[in-house]
Amino acid sequence: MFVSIVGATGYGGLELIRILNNHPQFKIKSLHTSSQFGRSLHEENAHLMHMKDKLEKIDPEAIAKHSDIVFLATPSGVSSRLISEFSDLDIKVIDLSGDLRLQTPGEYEYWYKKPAAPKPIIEEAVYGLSEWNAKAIKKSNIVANPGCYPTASLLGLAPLYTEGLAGAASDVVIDAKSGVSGAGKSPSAVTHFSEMNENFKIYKVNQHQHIPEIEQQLGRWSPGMQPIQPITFNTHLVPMTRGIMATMYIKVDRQTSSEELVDLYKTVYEDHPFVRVQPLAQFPSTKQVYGSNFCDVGVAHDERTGKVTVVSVIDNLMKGAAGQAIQNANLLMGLEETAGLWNSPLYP
Ligand SMILES: NC(=O)C1=CN([C@@H]2O[C@H](COP(=O)(O)OP(=O)(O)OC[C@H]3O[C@@H](n4cnc5c(N)ncnc54)[C@H](OP(=O)(O)O)[C@@H]3O)[C@@H](O)[C@H]2O)C=CC1
Ligand SMILES: CC(=O)N[C@@H](CCC(=O)OP(=O)(O)O)C(=O)O
Repeated sequence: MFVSIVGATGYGGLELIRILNNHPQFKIKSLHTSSQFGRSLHEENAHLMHMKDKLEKIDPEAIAKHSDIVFLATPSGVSSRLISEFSDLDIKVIDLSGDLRLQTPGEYEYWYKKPAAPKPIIEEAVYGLSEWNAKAIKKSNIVANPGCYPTASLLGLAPLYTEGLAGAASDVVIDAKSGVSGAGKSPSAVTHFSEMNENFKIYKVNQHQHIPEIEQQLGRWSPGMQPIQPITFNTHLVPMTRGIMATMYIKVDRQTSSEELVDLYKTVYEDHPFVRVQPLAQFPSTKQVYGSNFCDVGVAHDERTGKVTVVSVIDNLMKGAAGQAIQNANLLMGLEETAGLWNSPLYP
């Protein structure tokens, strides 16, 4: 099966290439750029010196003729324009940006400050949280790959909602931290070395574009699919390259215990190999998932406050972007969900 990547020169695109180079079924057919066509991929990417591929222009018709799947690893605002050109063609699309995730165009325009994609395409796109939406993903033509922070947060919170411990009225606080590769390849005043090194920054306070994405999915899990009470969600930059940790606090609707919660999480995720639930009183760190598609989750109940603490970690470029995109591609094409992704994390 053949695949193409638009935005192949960015961090998400390069991570797709890394996975695809070891995938048993998918072969890279073409790599596309908006600014570097004709150049070789390795010219600016010495780690791919062994690859001979040339970067090509973005020509949706040509891509659809030779590939089964196209990954759009492009910034938000780009996919919303490109998607119309691909949607009438015979090719499956997996979009890594936020452009197709929010079901209400007005909400996208409010949070992303850009024009939304056409409504029929947004309605057709399936939210690609692989563990929770596999049935719909398998039948879809367009997958909206979840954001990095929503992936960590939602996989951590899901069992509380689906098992009835939390619902539309629950008060949720998510304190999230990310490595700098989450901001993409372009250098900026916020992310360059002397700003980031030995520093810890909060950013987009109460304004992060992932707030509506998390609320939308929690609403789908709450009884009667009611809109949920607004969440508190804040993000921090940490001086490391990869990794996200979401630490979440939620008051649950009934008496429980840490033992019960760990058992419940283990049961919910027992058939989902990429979600690993920590034993009682153990909590994950980002390094234990580095370079892998795992999401590791620890959970505890605080008897004093009645609140549950959930800690969820992922590699933002893997489970938070390219890894989950390949997991969704596997589902789309009827392959083993883990194909090409069953590598252990890089350690130490
Ligand atoms: N980094 C992360 O951890 C995560 C990223 N995402 C999302 O994935 C997408 C890609 O992110 P990331 O790889 O980090 O970003 P980068 O900035 O590293 O790369 C984006 C790529 O898009 C291409 N591009 C830029 N403008 C255009 C355009 N007008 N038309 C076509 N292509 C264009 C660029 O390549 P060129 O100039 O060669 O065309 C660039 O290499 C984004 O939407 C991001 O929000 C989602 C989850 C996690
Ligand atoms: C560290 C960092 O800057 N991270 C980015 C996440 C980018 C991303 O994943 O954006 P979309 O999901 O909206 O495509 C941010 O917080 O905006």
